[in-house]
Amino acid sequence: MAKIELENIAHSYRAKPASDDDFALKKVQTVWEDGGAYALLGSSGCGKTTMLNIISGLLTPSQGRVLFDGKDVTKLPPEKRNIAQVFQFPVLYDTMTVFDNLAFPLRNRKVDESEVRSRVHEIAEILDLSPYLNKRASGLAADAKQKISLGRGLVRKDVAAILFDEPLTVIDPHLKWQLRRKLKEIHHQFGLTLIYVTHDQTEAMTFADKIVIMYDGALLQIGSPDELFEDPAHTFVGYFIGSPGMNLLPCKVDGNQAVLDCGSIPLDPAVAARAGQGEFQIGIRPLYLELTDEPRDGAVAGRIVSVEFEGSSRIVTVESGSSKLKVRVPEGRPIPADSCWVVFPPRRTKLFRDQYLVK
Ligand SMILES: Nc1ncnc2c1ncn2[C@@H]1O[C@H](COP(=O)(O)OP(=O)(O)OP(=O)(O)O)[C@@H](O)[C@H]1O
Repeated sequence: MAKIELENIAHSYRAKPASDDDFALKKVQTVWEDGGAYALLGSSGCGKTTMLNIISGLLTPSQGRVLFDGKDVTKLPPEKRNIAQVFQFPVLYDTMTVFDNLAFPLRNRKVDESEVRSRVHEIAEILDLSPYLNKRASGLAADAKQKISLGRGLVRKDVAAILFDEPLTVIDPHLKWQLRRKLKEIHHQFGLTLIYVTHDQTEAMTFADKIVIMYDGALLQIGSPDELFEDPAHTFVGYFIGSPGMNLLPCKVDGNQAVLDCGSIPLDPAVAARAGQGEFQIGIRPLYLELTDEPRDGAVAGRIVSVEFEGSSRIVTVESGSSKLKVRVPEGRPIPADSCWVVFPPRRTKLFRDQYLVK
């Protein structure tokens, strides 16, 4: 297993990049701890696959160094890096049996045949592939094929990390959770460094200890699901994580108050003191807003425009000034009929300056 460091990595697919916009990946500096389970999350085109391919060696970065346990591997090809990669579509030898597919990476490295046999049986058992070992890979369903791809990575004892690029895309929804659970089990059992690319936040949250949020070629934040929910470092993280995402409203800061176009609300004084200069927004999770039918100090007036049921709570949309606020109201709490007041608890109200959280 390995600790993986990206040292000032940047990548452009253009031969002569002229500006920052020409870079698919912009100055990334990060460490992936040995044995960590990471999800790389971000919308389409933000650079996730580029980053993964730089780690695996499929791509040489335009700038910077890749270090595995302190050793510079930037120029090494994938086969010299002891990395296993599982792609969106299973990469298998269709005409070979499942056994031979699993054995391939070991035989390729001239591992003794008795060791090959014992290792293949061990991995097949873990992945529930034992009944299929003598079958041809071509006849199997997509989830079994994807397990074989994974198994080909796991059979090698020297594998440093396993990289997954949206591996569940071709899997039926009802089988996805089984495979995800299997991945978690394997992570615990083997203590492998796992990096998993997805644009699905539920998948990221159930799989990873740490989620890495990418946006427009930059790495915005690394944190546990809880940290990303409670303290998003950037408005994109606030909006992208959570369903519905964080409410974000432009404001000015005046003393300890955020001045919105629908009224003023109190800020945490310690945060207000660090506001500085720039364009401000406040952000608050739908879960933390409160609705009342009576005016209150520090609350803003609004009008309820819709109520949607979501599990045991309701998502209420409130129009206030030029903004539409989403409020999550737990079961049993009353919802005002039409006009209402929206309360912003200061402890839960985040202030962003030029899109970044004021801490
Ligand atoms: N081989 C390539 N040549 C030129 N540009 C590329 C190439 N591969 C990716 N790009 C561009 O680099 C940027 C990042 O792409 P990348 O595939 O890394 O993003 P992604 O986050 O993995 O996207 P997706 O979720 O859609 O797979 C995009 O603008 C993409 O168009």
